[in-house]
Amino acid sequence: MTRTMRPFISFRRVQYFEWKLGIKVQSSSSEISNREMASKFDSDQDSGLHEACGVFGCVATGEWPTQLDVANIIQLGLVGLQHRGQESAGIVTSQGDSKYQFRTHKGMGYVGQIFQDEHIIRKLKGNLGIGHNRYSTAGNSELTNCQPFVVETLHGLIAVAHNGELVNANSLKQKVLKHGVGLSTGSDSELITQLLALTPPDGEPNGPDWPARIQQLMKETYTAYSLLVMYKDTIYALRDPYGNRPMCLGKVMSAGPISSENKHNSEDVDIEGWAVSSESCSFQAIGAEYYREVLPGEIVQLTRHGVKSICIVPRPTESPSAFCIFEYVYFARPDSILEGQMVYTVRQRCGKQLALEAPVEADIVSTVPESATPAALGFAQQAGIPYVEVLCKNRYIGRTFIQPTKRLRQLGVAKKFGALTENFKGKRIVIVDDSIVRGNTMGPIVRLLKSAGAKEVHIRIASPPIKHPCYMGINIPTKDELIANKLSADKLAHYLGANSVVYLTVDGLEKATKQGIEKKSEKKVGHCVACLTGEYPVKLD
Ligand SMILES: O=P(O)(O)OC[C@H]1O[C@H](OP(=O)(O)OP(=O)(O)O)[C@H](O)[C@@H]1O
Ligand SMILES: NC(=O)CC[C@H](N)C(=O)O
Ligand code: SF4
Ligand SMILES: [Mg+2]
Repeated sequence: MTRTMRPFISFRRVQYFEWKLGIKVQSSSSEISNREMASKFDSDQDSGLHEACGVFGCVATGEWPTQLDVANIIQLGLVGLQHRGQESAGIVTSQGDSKYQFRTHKGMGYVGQIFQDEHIIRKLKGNLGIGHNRYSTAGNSELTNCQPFVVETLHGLIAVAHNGELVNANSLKQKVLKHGVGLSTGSDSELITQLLALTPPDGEPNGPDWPARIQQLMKETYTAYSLLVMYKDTIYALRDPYGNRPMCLGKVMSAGPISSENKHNSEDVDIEGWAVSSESCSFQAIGAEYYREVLPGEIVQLTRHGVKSICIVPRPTESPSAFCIFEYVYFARPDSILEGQMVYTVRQRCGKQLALEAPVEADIVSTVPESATPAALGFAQQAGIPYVEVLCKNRYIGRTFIQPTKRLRQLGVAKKFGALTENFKGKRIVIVDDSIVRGNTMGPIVRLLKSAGAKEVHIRIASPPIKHPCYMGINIPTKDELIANKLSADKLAHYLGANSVVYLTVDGLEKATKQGIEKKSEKKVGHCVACLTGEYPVKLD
């Protein structure tokens, strides 16, 4: 995916915005201004939605010190999750011995850049650890807000890695401040860390009860978070009761020869460690096998003895779970398994459903590379129209901070794409994209295809119009910047110079998503579709 090619942008984006307006923004106003500034800048030249952070943890099993290269595994795991956040990354490891010291390295940029020196990984040597890739939603994109957060509690250090955004951050912030705890960043992840560090009102006569503290946190804030908490020799992995953000477990397998005899004796015999990740795609890169998903509201404990489910914290009412449907549409890597099904397959089904809902007479079906390709293939299969590539994507294009010249702006050139002219000249094209956000991508593409000889261009979007902001950890532009709030599908077709535009319906998307879910008959399995319908899974702060 070319999303992995994005440069880390937000901090520079803020600087750019300051420069553009000739102002200096105080970093103390960061929590609110970060999102606003980001969207202001984004509206100029950005496209798509922004990802949601990635967390990754690993514990070596058996006797410690381990031979397993835990720090390396976490680094590779984070590389596998790079598409979820490219602003900064960090790893915290521990030997898990009686000293319980943490080793930390964090930095701005891509995982590969931050951990490129071998001595950094050597310094991080440990038996367990957690890591994080960040795309900021609360708090500036700067080193102080990089995760994992580490704080000293009454009982020693804890490290926390967070994917999501707390819907009731303001009231939680008041609670922490009332306890006399000072916050040093605008990050809601620091807030979580400080809430966990608070000693419960009734005290803890037998030492810290971390599962109880986590359960308390989950009752105070229902969404949105998938969290890793490391304390001493243990990692706690949990998803919020609505299961808004993903998380799954993997077995780190032995690299040595696997004797079939051993395999029969015990299924755990070849396991060298346990891993936990935002997405299963990162398991393949570290020699781990997908084990299972962490359930909504579940707290899982990972130690050298294995994984153990501690409890499942229920949702407040009988409300269904609210896993982010856009993980299927765009965020997750297509080879990841979510709710028991491969993301690629769901995208294909969305394309098929779209072909049923919005058929059109055409000669070829094609994709806007890369995320839309499975949906385009699905559309082509269902419609019985050949799938042909019409665009070549420049995989090295990043966002430029230099405005194009007036001439180039007026031409509206499709900077990211080149036309595979011989594949489509004189033909009627159905061009499938997974989503339209600001509409910046599609306009230049239609112009490019038409000017290169396409007879007709019909746009089909494998998700419904995005009309509302997200408060659960995704940077969606303001309502004004979402093209679906400005133009109906027909007007959009006219504006883009296309022959037609049709979006997938919300029902169609939900149908395509639910079809492959294990236990799909269970009423409680639901999805967040708030950015499409405006109906949020919980009351917002
Ligand atoms: O309407 P817009 O605001 O222009 O955004 C929509 C586009 O952004 C995303 O693609 P992206 O450029 O992130 O690349 P990818 O498809 O290769 O992941 C998405 O897949 C759409 O193509
Ligand atoms: N995208 C995310 O999940 C961000 C996590 C957290 N809210 C932060 O800004 O650091
Ligand atoms: S509002 Fe949209 S992007 Fe945000 S969690 Fe819900 S489905 Fe996902
Ligand atoms: Mg795209």
